[in-house]
Order: sequence, then C-alpha cells, then structure tokens
Amino acid sequence: MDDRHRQTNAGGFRNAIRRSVYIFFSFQFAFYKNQTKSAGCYTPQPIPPFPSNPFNSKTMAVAWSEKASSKEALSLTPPISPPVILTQDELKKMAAYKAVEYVESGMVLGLGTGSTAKHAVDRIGELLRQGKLTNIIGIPTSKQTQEQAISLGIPLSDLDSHPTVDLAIDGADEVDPHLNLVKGRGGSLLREKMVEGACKKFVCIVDESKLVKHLGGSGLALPVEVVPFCWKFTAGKLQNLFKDWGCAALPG
Ligand SMILES: O=C(CO)[C@H](O)[C@H](O)COP(=O)(O)O
Repeated sequence: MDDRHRQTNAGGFRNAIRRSVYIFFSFQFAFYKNQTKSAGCYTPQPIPPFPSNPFNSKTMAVAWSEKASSKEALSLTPPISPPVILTQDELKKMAAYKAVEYVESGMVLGLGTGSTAKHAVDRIGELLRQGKLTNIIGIPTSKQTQEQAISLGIPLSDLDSHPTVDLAIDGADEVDPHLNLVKGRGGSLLREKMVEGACKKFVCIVDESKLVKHLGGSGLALPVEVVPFCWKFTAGKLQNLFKDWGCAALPG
C-alpha cells in the first residue's frame, strides 16, 4: 500500500519516540549566528554533558549541542575570514553528516525521508563507495529514499528480514523543549513509525526552524495517519477530537 494516503498521528508517533528515541539535536542556526558574529576568533569549547534524559529507556540518550559549543559538536573547522554564509540546506547537510558519524560498518540502518535525511543517505552512500563503511544494510522509510539508496548502491532490506534496526537517521517537523517530535509531514509516517520504532538508536536531525514551544506550535497542519478501512469513521473521530475544547473541524 502507498504511504501517501495515510497521514500521520503525531501523538502516536510521539509515544513511539518516547519509547525508542536516540536524538541528535543540532542547533544549526545557532551555529550560523555565532559564526557570523565571531568570525576569525573561534575558540573550541568542550561539548557539554548530555542533559538528563527526558525519556525512560536504556536505549536512549540525547546528544545535546548547546549554542556556545555547537561548532565543536558539529566538528567544524574554525571559520576563515571573511565568514562564509551558509544556506539552510548547507546547515542541514552539516548536521546530517554529523549524524552519519554514528554509523558503523555492519549496521542495519533506518534511512529517513526528507530534505535533511537525504543528505545523510547521500553521505552513507559516499562512505560505502570510499570503502570507509562496509556491510551496511539500509531499510528505507519511503519509496523516494528507496530510490535514492538504490542509486547510491546502498544494499537494502526490510523489517521482515531485519526486525532489529541498529540505528535510524531522520529529520522531523517540530521539536518541543522536551524533545517530543512531530514527524510525517513529508508523508512517510507509517514507514517511519515502523522503522524508527524498531531501532535501537534514533538520531533525529533538525534545524532551528523546527523548534517549537509546544507541539503544533509551528501553526502548520499536524500530520494524521488514516488507513483506508472505514476512513469516514476515523474522519468523524478526528472531527470530534477537540470538540470539548471548543474547536470546530473545518469541512475538508
Ligand atoms: O517526517 C518526515 C517525512 O515524513 C521528515 O523527516 C520531515 O518532514 C522533515 O523533513 P525535512 O528534513 O525536509 O524538513
């Protein structure tokens, strides 16, 4: 079945994330601002200790990149003068490359979907080609990632053959201060939930534009997953979901 007709359920995914997430959280735009201000006077700073883990799982940890030390966390070399102004896509790429540092030969990898995850998949393909990574098996979270991985020569499999995923790397749509996520606006939530729910570690790459005070804070539509079976029944449930709070569903 095509994932596109299913939208995502932020709450469900958030719960899945709570159970099994390993997040790499990178303040890319914080770095951008710092770099611009302090061009030519970069002082390496130690990466701060991980903050207390907001989730309850031995498989989870949080790699936290504070603004002041995000240069170090992203393994950047000191900026040369004049400062290079990086685009959002270049910053996404830097964070994605950092995430791929968690990949080791022999791993079964969940391959995420979206403009950020795409950079990670590219990088994995590059490292395989260079022989720096070997025996990688990728499990793509969408058809488009599958096609990208095939074009890069990344060996692929699925959860039937590899029910345990060592590491998954993916982007997100929103991140709240407790590191709860909204995912799936790219339309791949079903596979993402399956693959990332099966992984031992989840490295999630976001830029500052994804940070919100509370989920839904971006003001963009929350992805909701609906299976074709009795979809009108589900639509009715959704319409009534927030009725008690005085919210009326708009006719769709
Ligand atoms: O959840 C997703 C796909 O379903 C993506 O990870 C999310 O939409 C972020 O995408 P991008 O990196 O392009 O901002």
